[in-house]
This record gives sequence, structure tokens and C-alpha cells, in this order.
Amino acid sequence: MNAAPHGSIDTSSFDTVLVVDFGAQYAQLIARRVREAHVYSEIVPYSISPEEVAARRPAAIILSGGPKSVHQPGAPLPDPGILQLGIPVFGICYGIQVIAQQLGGVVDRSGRGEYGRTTLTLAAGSDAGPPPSVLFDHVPPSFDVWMSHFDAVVEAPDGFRVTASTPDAPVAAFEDPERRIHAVQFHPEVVHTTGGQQILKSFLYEVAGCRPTWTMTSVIDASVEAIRAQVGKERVICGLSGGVDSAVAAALVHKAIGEQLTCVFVDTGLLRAGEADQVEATFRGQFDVDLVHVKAADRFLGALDDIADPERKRKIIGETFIRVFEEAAAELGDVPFLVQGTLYPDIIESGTKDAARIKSHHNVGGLPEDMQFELVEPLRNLFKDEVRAVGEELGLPEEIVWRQPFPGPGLAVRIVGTITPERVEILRAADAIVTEEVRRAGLYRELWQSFAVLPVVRTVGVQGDERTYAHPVVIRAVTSDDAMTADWARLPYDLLERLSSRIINEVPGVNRVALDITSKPPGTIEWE
Ligand SMILES: Nc1ncnc2c1ncn2[C@@H]1O[C@H](COP(=O)(O)OP(=O)(O)OP(=O)(O)O)[C@@H](O)[C@H]1O
Ligand SMILES: O=c1[nH]c(=O)c2[nH+]cn([C@@H]3O[C@H](COP(=O)(O)O)[C@@H](O)[C@H]3O)c2[nH]1
Ligand SMILES: NC(=O)CC[C@H](N)C(=O)O
Ligand SMILES: [Mg+2]
Repeated sequence: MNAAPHGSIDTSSFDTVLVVDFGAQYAQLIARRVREAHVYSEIVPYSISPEEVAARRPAAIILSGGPKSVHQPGAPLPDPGILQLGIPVFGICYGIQVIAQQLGGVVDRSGRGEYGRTTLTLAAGSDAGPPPSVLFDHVPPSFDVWMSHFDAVVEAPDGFRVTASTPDAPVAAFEDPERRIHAVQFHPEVVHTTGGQQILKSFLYEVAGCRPTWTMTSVIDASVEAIRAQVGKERVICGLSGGVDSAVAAALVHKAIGEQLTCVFVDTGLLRAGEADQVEATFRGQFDVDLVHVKAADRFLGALDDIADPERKRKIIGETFIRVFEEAAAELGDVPFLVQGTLYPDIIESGTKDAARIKSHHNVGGLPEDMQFELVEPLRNLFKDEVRAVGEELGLPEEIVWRQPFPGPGLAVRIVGTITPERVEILRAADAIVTEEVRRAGLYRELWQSFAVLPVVRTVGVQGDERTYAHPVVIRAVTSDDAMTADWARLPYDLLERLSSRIINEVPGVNRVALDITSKPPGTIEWE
């Protein structure tokens, strides 16, 4: 087993499930559901070789769904050797179709796909018939499942028995318990499939014999050990933003190496109203951590002067952050390590070689090439909900653990076009009203993010019988589980009315309020 990179934990001590990705909408969701069952999981590309799989010694393999048909030329197909490794396999949707095709069953364009809710009925276990499937031990004989497929298995491979059907899919589940290969056409990972998580657990615990040891307590213990092994006696700095990821990363590193850690909080001039004071007060009050507060507003705003292109803004901000960290490190003496709160979705998003670059996150794609620091990224195996659970376990206060994410480039990526101190002021004032009213409405925690955006246009208005020619402000509020996809939030009308009237009345230079009703995709959460 390779040494774990970047101070992340050595996951080889946990039973591991590999989720083979065929381009599914839900591969991430499957991986999260497995972890919710306290079993470590990782997403791997479908091109992985049987040797690579075997070397990982996984407890099980899950074949995900995917948009292609197995009959299509160029469809993503795994090496057939993977099904011969003797490792338990669970196929989901496209996964059942792949298994059927590779082991001699028949997959057909059935002519009528199934989309959405349908009723699954288990094959009866009787003296004459096959015994019931262990997958369905803890679910009723008939229940609602979520389907989304065009193709269907019409004949199970030799040696497999059909264990469930729906009105339109006679082979909705099949298995060969001896080879420990099980598969379903429906999606157990979505909440609309009642008992879906139970079915997944039956596979993990009963078929694959996984132990439910992936708990946040064991993650903390393993992280502490990994951080100590990486940094030894050296000094470390951590960019602390006040957000949950860097706070949890800092708390873990502090637990591991105590006084070797110094946190560096940078006031970029692009923070929200009162944020710098609040971060200082929270961290100085709550933690016994060495904290340096660098006031770098002029430097960031100077470097961004006259820059309108979103990618250039991001690169400039990413580089300025590192230069500020380097200077802070130099003042402390020799500090070779930089802690970042990078999460697993950041790695997946930047790691897929086929995926297009949408935007350079300042702490991943925005890092300058000549950076000297060695990175310490203890959260790089974790999803956001796990990071929050670790934060709670470490005793971080609720206001940090449940803070809405705020991007490092800050207000810069919410001010379309060039950034001037006046435009920052307008957005900051509008944003403060959004945050205050969303909190007052009791929606702050329920929303993934809620904020204001300042577009580059001006519009005509009439205020006090006078013509105005001023800026609109756009309200952006989304719900999401992990920021990879998001839906626009259905904010109550009375909240929207308060936002509109307060922003126009209280923020000079604004004469109109608009609402962004775009999901992700096709939009992104931030405007730049
Ligand atoms: N103002 C800042 N000062 C110092 N470091 C920062 C600042 N803003 C961002 N960073 C660094 O960039 C990293 C990425 O920022 P990001 O916003 O993704 O995470 P976060 O702020 O820790 O959490 P959240 O996603 O909840 O806002 C942080 O983990 C932190 O190391
Ligand atoms: O630290 C960060 N540095 C960045 O450069 C950055 N860009 C976007 N974000 C946050 O990432 C999530 C997804 O954003 P998008 O839908 O806009 O791509 C959302 O939560 C965004 O707020 C960033 N966070
Ligand atoms: N969601 C899926 O995995 C769909 C599988 C395959 N593309 C089909 O349409 O049948
Ligand atoms: Mg942040």
C-alpha cells in the first residue's frame, strides 16, 4: 500500500469499497451512502485494471450507473477480469447491465424505459422456488423504488437467479450468492427508494462482510497519526478563513502537533461585513492557537485593479494568497508546510481527466507553480458532511461548523466586471442584509448558501420623483448537499419582499433587486 499523501489518513486500515464510475449522476451519492453505513469508499475510473483493483484489496466493488448503453460503440466497459477477482460485486443500473453483458446474459432496448417511481416485487421464496435474497432480508415483499433507465436486462446470466421484478422490468434484480455478485436495476442510493440504504447495508455487511469502522472518531485518530508522521518536528502554517474546512483542518493539526502550528488569517478586503473581527474573536476566544492576522486589502485590491476576466481574478487571488502565506512563514522562521482544507469533492472535480475546467478554485487550480510549501491536507478524503461531523466531534462551535461556505476569493467572484472599493462597499452592504434576513427567517442552516451578487449593468429607476440610473443587486440562494449540484431555493415571498425593500432603501447606489432562479447545472453557484 502506498503511503498516504499530504497528511491524509492511511485508509488501508479500513474496509474499503471501490465505486467504479461509468459517468453516473450518482457515483458520489453512492460513495456517500456507503460511508453513511460506516464503510470507507472511494470512486475509481471505469478504466481501472484488475491488477490495480486487486492491489487495493477492496472488501467490495460497486458498479455505478451511467448515461451510455452497453451496446453503444465506445460505451465505458470495465475489464472483464474485474468480475473474476472473487471480490463481492454490487451492480447498480448500468452496473447490472454491464454484469449481464459480460457474464452471458441479455440486455435489450426494451422500447419503454422506466423513469421515476415504480413498485418492486420480490421473487417469492417457497419450497419450489429460490430462497429469498439476503439483500432484501430487511425490506417488505413489495416496495417503491426509483428507476432511471432505457435499456433492461431480459435474461440473467447462467448461474444467476432473478430476485425481483417491476411491471416493466422482469429482471429488476439478480444474483449469484456463490460468486457474491448481486445487482439491481433500480437506484438504492436515492432517498426515493424506500429501504434503499437498508439494501446497501445488507450488501456491505452480509454479502461483503464489511466492518462498520468508518466513524468520525476513528477518522480523527487516524488523521492525527498521519499528520504527525508527515510533519515530524517542523513548523506548519494554516490559512484560516473562518470557514468550516480550514477550521476543522486547523483543529486536527493542532490536536496532532499543538504549538508547531500557526494560523494565518488574511483580510483580503473582499470579506463580508464584520467578518474579520468575527473570525478573530471566535478563534482567539475559542482556541489556544497561535493566530496571525494579515491585513492585505490594499494588496489584493491593487492586484485586481482593472481586471474583469473571472479566471484572471481567480489566478491573481490564488497567487496573492500564497505570497502572503510565504511572507508570514518567513517571519516565523523556516516553515515548510502549509495546511489547506481541501475536500474529497475538490479532488474528484480537479482529478477527472476528461472533465472540462469550469473555474480555478483559488486553493487548487489557482496555486502558483513556483510555490515552495509542502501541502498538508487532512480532509482530502472527506465529504463536507463528514467534515462537519469531525468538527462537531472536535468540539468546534455550531457557528463555525454550520457556517455557509464562503469562497476564498470572496466578494471578488460576486462582483461581475472590475472591482473597485465602491463596488465592494455596495455588495458588502447588500450581502449583510441578505445574511441578516435569511437568519431572521430561520433559513440560514437549511440553505447551502445565500448571498448577493453585483452585476455590471445599470438600470433606470425612479426614487423620490427623481430619475435614478443605478445598479441592480441579484439575490442568489441555493440548496445543495455537496456544491456539485444545486437547486435554487424557493425563498418565501415575504422574505423576498423584505430583501428587496431593505436593499433598495438602505444601500446607496442600488435601485433594483432581482432573483437568480438557476440550478447547477446549468449555472454554477457563484457568478464567476
Ligand atoms: N481569508 C483567508 N485567510 C486565510 N486563508 C484562507 C482565507 N480564505 C480561504 N483561505 C484558505 O483557502 C482554503 C479554501 O477555502 P474554502 O472557502 O474552500 O474553505 P473554508 O473557508 O475553510 O471553508 P468554507 O468552504 O466553509 O468556506 C481554506 O481552507 C483556507 O486554507
Ligand atoms: O474556497 C473556494 N475557492 C474558490 O476559488 C471557490 N470558487 C467557488 N467556491 C465555492 O465552491 C462551491 C461551488 O462553486 P461553483 O458552483 O460556483 O463552482 C460554492 O460553495 C462556492 O462558494 C470556492 N471556494
Ligand atoms: N441510470 C443508468 O445507469 C442508466 C443505464 C443506461 N444508460 C440505460 O439507460 O439503461
Ligand atoms: Mg471559505
